[in-house]
Amino acid sequence: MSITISDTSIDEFHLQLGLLQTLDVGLIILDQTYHINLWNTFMENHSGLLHTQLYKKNLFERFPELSESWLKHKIDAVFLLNNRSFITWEQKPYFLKFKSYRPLTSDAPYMYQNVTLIPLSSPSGKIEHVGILIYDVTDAAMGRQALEAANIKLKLQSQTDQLTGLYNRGFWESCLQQEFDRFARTPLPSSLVMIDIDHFKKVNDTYGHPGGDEVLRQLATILTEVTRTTDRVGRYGGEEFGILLVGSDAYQAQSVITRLQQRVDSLTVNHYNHDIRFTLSMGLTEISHTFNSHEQWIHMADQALYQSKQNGRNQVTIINAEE
Ligand SMILES: Nc1nc2c(ncn2[C@@H]2O[C@H](COP(=O)(O)OP(=O)(O)OP(=O)(O)O)[C@@H](O)[C@H]2O)c(=O)[nH]1
Repeated sequence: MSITISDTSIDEFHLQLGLLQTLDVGLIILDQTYHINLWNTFMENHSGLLHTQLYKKNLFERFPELSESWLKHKIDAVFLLNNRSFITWEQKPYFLKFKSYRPLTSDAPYMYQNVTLIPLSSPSGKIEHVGILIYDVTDAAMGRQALEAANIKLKLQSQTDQLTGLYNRGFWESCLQQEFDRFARTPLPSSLVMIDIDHFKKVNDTYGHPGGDEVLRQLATILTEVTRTTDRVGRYGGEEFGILLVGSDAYQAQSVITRLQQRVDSLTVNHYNHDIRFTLSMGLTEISHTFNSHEQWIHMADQALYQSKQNGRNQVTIINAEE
C-alpha cells in the first residue's frame, strides 16, 4: 500500500500504518479533491472493497449514495477552518451502509456510526488532507432506542386503563383540566358526558367477573368508535366512563349520545354462550365560565347522571350551569 501524505521516516511510517490498520475504527483519508488516499482494514472488512481498488478514486464517484453537497460542505469547512467536525448517528444513522455484525444487537438493521472529520496537516503545516474516522456505535444506538421505546411504553401504560385500553382516571382528568384552562382563553364550547352501566352488579353476579369485564371492554370499543380522535374517553371508575367532547356544545353532544345509545341497544355481548345485554345512564354538561375548576364541571355532569339513575335509568339528563 503506498501512501504519500508526508515525508515521515520509513520506520515511523510503518509503525503508524500498522496502528491504522489494526484500529477497530474506520479511517478514510481524503485529499482536497476528495480522492481516497487511505482506506484502512476496518473499511475493507466492512465494505468488501480493498484499499487498492479505491486508492486515488474520487469518494463521491465510488459512493454515489453519499449526500455529496452536504458532505462536501462539511469537508471543505474542515480544510478551511482547520477544525474537527462531528456527525452523530442521531443526525445520520450511518456514513456508509454496512451490515451490523454485533452479536448482542443482531437485530440491528445496519451498523450505526458516529463520524469525526479531522484536519491533517503536512510537515509544512498546510492542511492538505482530511481524515474521516468512522466509529461503530451500534450497541449504544440500539441501547438508546430500546430505552426510548421502553420510556414511551411506560408513559402510555401510566396513562392507560389496563382492562379497556382507555385513558385511566388520572390522565383523563388531566385532559379535562387542560380543556378547562383552554376554555378560559378561547371560548370554544366543550361538553362532558358521564356514563354509567345500569345494574352492572347484576351482570357480574349473573355471568361472573370475566363476563362483566367483557362488557366493559366492548363498551370501551364503542365509546372510541362513536367519538372523534380529538375527543377524550376515559374510564372514571369501575363501570363509570367519561367522554370529553372537544369543540361540541350540549346540542352537538346529543348526536354523539344518540349514536352511542343506538350502538349499545343493538349490542349483545356473547360470553361463553351467554348473551349479555345492558343499558346506560348518562349525564351531560356543557363547559361554563361559572365553574371555578374542572372538578365542578365533573360534579355537575355526575349530578345529571345521578338524576338519570333516579328517574329509572337507560336515559340521558342534561344539566347546564346558569350563566
Ligand atoms: N367485572 C368488573 N366489575 C367491576 C369492575 N369494577 C367495578 N366493578 C363492579 O361494578 C359493580 C358496580 O355496582 P353498583 O355500584 O352497585 O352499580 P350498578 O349495579 O351498576 O347499579 P346502578 O349503577 O345503580 O345501575 C360492582 O359489582 C363492582 O364490583 C371491573 O373492573 N370489572
